[in-house]
Parts: sequence; C-alpha cells; structure tokens
Amino acid sequence: MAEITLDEAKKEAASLRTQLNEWADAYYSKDAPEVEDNVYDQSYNRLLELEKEFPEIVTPDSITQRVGGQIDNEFTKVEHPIPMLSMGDVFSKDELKEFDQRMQKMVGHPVEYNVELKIDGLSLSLEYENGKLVRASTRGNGYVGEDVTANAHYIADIPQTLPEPLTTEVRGECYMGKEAFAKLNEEREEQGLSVFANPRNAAAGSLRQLDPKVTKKRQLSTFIYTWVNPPEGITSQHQAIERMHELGFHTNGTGRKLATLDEIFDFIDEYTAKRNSLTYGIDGIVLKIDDLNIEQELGNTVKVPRWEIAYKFPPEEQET
Ligand SMILES: NC(=O)c1cnc(N)c2cc(Br)sc12
Repeated sequence: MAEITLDEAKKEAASLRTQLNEWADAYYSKDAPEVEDNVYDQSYNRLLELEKEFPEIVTPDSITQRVGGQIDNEFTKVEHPIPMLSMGDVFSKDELKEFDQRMQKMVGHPVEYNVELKIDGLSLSLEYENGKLVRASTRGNGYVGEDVTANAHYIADIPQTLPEPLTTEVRGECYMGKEAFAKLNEEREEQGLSVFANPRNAAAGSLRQLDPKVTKKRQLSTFIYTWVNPPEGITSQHQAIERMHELGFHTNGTGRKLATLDEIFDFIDEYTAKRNSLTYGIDGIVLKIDDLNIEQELGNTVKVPRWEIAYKFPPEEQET
C-alpha cells in the first residue's frame, strides 16, 4: 500500500464510507444500483485495506463492520465460501490485446478463450442437493449475499429438480428481458407507481423481493454461465456450458471458443451491431480462458479472477 499518513487514511476512509453507504443504500434499499459491482468492490476493498493498515480508524458504523458488509435488511444472509467475484473491465481492443499478452506470458503459451455475452442483470447462485434446488442467493458483496430461494421457485427457467441427483452449485445472471421490462413499467405507470430506470434495476427489484408472490408476477429469466464445482470430465468452460444446458439450465447459446484476437474482435463487432436487437440487455463481452485447469492455476487477485476480462460496450443511447 502506498505510504500515507494516519490523517490521510482517516480522510480517505471517511470519504469511502460516505460513498459506499450511498451506493449500498441505492442497491439494497432502492434496487437502483448506481455503479457496477466491480466499481463498488474496488472502493469496498480499498476501505478494508485502509482499516487493516490503520485499525485505529475503524468506526463501529463503518460498512465493513456490518453483517454482509452492507446495510443489513430482512433477507437471510448466505455465505459464499467460493466468493462471487466481479471481474476486471477493459474498454478497448488494445487493452484486450494486452490482456491476451498477459495471459500468454503467465501461461507460457497461446490460450483459447470462451467468449460470451456479458448480461446486464444481477448475479445469482443456485445450489442443488441430490438434484433438488435447495438455495438461491444474490452475490451481495461477493462474500455474503441474500437468500432468495423462495423467489427462485417462481423463475420459470430455473430447474427446480435436475435429471441427475447432483449436489452442486452453478452461477449466472438473473435478468429481465426488454419486452417484460417495457410491460412492467407500462403497468406500473398505469397504477401510478414509480417506473424502473432500466431492466437491470427491474430485475434487482423483482428478485430481491421479500414477498415471493411479487417475484411470481414479474417475468424474470436467467443465463447460467459458471459451474462452481463441475464433475470429473468437465475440463473446459465450453464443455461446462454445454453440460449445464443438457441438465436443464438456461444457458446463452452465443458463446464461442475462439483462439485468435481477430476472431474475438469479429465477435465483438458482431454483437456490437446486434446489441440493440437482442431481447435482453448486454453491457459487454466476457473472455474466459477456456481450460478450467488453467483457470484454477491462475486463480484470482484480491479483487478479480486473473483469467477472465470483460470488454465493456459504451453506454447504450437511450431511445427518445
Ligand atoms: N458470460 C459470463 O461469464 C457473464 C455474463 N454476464 C455477466 N454479467 C457476468 C458477470 C460475471 Br463476474 S461473469 C458474467
């Protein structure tokens, strides 16, 4: 950590707490996230770093002292032993090239990527015991999330029972399609209710409901893209997606295993052009090293996995 004085640490910590409280309130109390998960996580981790370096600056009301790290609410808390990390972002093809060079340097040879759409929703974990859905949870701060199992029973594309008695965990994105979003806001406007700013907020507000009957009335969907503990024989991300699809999970069929940057750039150009015509929101493209063993070897930094990156699109022009 760069050398800073106690006084500077106090000032920076106070500023981080104010900002994090505002973001957490927007996310947890208003279902209107103001920033992406990884922006929130960076500030939260910086505050943790300062409080670790200068324990005397910790205050009882600091957001790091709260159960789950955020404003507590009525949801049962769920620990994520394998954290639901966000992911690093890049905003240009040059930066993607640097990422690829970094991967090749670390791995020692060229790597293949599974390239997938980055869905604009909120992260969701699904846990199964002997093939039965026993728990669904949000990411929360990545380490502690909220139990939304009762609501997950009302999301049509989530398999409540698997065709095999697997005890396993998968993760993905809960989202609201553009059509369902427009219909929901139309209904809310007719009822004189506030409207959701975007499908992501609508999905958050519909999944993070204390009353499952409200979730039941909303048309939520999922795309599942991570197998936390894949069975023997599943050695690549591409294979994991295919097998999860066979087990009944709703996976996004656009993923491709690509080996060259030119192919990846073509994929980015293709979905930049297709973005507005998709029935769901995307905010970028995700590159993941396809070989799961390499992913394991590379592991994560304190904040994000080393082996994947999100290429972010510019914000969508709002239709006037
Ligand atoms: N395809 C994917 O891996 C993917 C899609 N959509 C997202 N919002 C995210 C977020 C993380 Br973290 S990974 C991922």
